[in-house]
Amino acid sequence: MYQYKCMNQIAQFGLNHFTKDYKQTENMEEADALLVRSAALHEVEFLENLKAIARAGAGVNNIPLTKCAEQGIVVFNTPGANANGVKELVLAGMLLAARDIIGGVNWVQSERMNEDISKLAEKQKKQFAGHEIQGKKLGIIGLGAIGVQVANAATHLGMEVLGYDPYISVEAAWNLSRNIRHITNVDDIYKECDYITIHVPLLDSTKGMINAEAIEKMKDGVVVLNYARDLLVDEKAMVDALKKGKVARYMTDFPNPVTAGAKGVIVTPHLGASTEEAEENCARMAVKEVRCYLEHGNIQHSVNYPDCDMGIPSYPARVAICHRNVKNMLSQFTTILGEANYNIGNMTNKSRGDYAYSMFDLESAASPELIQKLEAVEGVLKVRVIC
Ligand SMILES: NC(=O)c1ccc[n+]([C@@H]2O[C@H](COP(=O)([O-])OP(=O)(O)OC[C@H]3O[C@@H](n4cnc5c(N)ncnc54)[C@H](O)[C@@H]3O)[C@@H](O)[C@H]2O)c1
Ligand SMILES: O=C(O)CC[C@@H](O)C(=O)O
Repeated sequence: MYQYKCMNQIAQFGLNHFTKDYKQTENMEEADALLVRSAALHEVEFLENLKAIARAGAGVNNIPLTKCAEQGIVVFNTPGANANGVKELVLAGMLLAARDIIGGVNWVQSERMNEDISKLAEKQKKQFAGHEIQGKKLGIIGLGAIGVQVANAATHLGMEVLGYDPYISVEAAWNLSRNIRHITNVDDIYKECDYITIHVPLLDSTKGMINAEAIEKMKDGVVVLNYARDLLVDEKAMVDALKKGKVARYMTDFPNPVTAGAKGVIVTPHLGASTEEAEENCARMAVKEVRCYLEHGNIQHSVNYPDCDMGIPSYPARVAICHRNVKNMLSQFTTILGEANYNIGNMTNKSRGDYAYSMFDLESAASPELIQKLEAVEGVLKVRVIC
């Protein structure tokens, strides 16, 4: 029996993909896996039994990835599973910025008791008028799962789209419409675009990337959209730029004391992934990843360990080892196995940055003594007997 703990509400549709061999627990000590959305896990103490954390979503800045790797806890996310939900909100954001739709709706609400509201509306509506997005230039920073979908959809709305992503994946490049102009210097986006939207992960290298200097390079009256993470933007500089009229609107999905109520800012309460479809997609993918790892030792869509797949176990035993990516680990493991008289039927070793993962299919059951010897190797972080 495996046990999992939900650190946020996770769509039941996804949880239904756990079999009867799984039980939900509230007790951290019992949990083999955690399922999480945006809950911050940086201060959470992870206990010995914990093997996996699945983020039902894309951003993993709420999870201490290195601390998890050091404890042999594999962290997963669900790439692309909520991208369409975010894309639709970004499109809504551009349309809400193009005309003062929210101002107009609020005006109607405030005049709702006025008998002459229809006549008055015809006089007043000019204050809420705006422009069309067709024919405008949209700059997209980050062409991953979301950026690509926004780019392709915007071309269908008649926008001219410029895309910047120095690390674009082959898959994303394949999915990108040929109508997108490929930009290699982000300054060209700042200089040319009427709308700029950012879709990069929050990392040390991206934190504050939209700062006063970047804003200064932008066109007067630009609309900036941030449905990625608030810390990507220096929001004090953004509010200053709104006050000066340099930026026409800042559309963001992240309310905080700087953005909430600031003039020219339209804030949604982190709604990007809050659609039934996105929540279900993310939950289902997260459950699948956890099951695959707990039941077979296979890793798919990890963000702190390498992906690794040896299929469904077909030997009497499978042993999986999370370890540091340092010299000589594999030879130490095979020596221990050989000296203990184990024949290896199949094996794999993959690395990612400072961490690595090895799996061995053995022709006889793994004894507790064998596991102790493997655990004692310097650099080993966790050893699991899968079967
Ligand atoms: N508002 C929401 O509810 C919501 C929902 C999903 C994702 N997000 C946020 O959006 C981010 C992007 O999501 P995604 O699914 O598209 O992720 P993704 O990993 O598919 O794409 C991110 C892209 O950013 C690119 N990138 C990284 N650094 C860059 C840089 N300095 N300049 C330009 N490009 C850079 C990467 O190469 C990658 O292609 C997530 O990390 C998350 O923070 C928010
Ligand atoms: O779970 C959510 O509601 C938000 C998810 C989103 O921020 C993400 O990074 O995928």
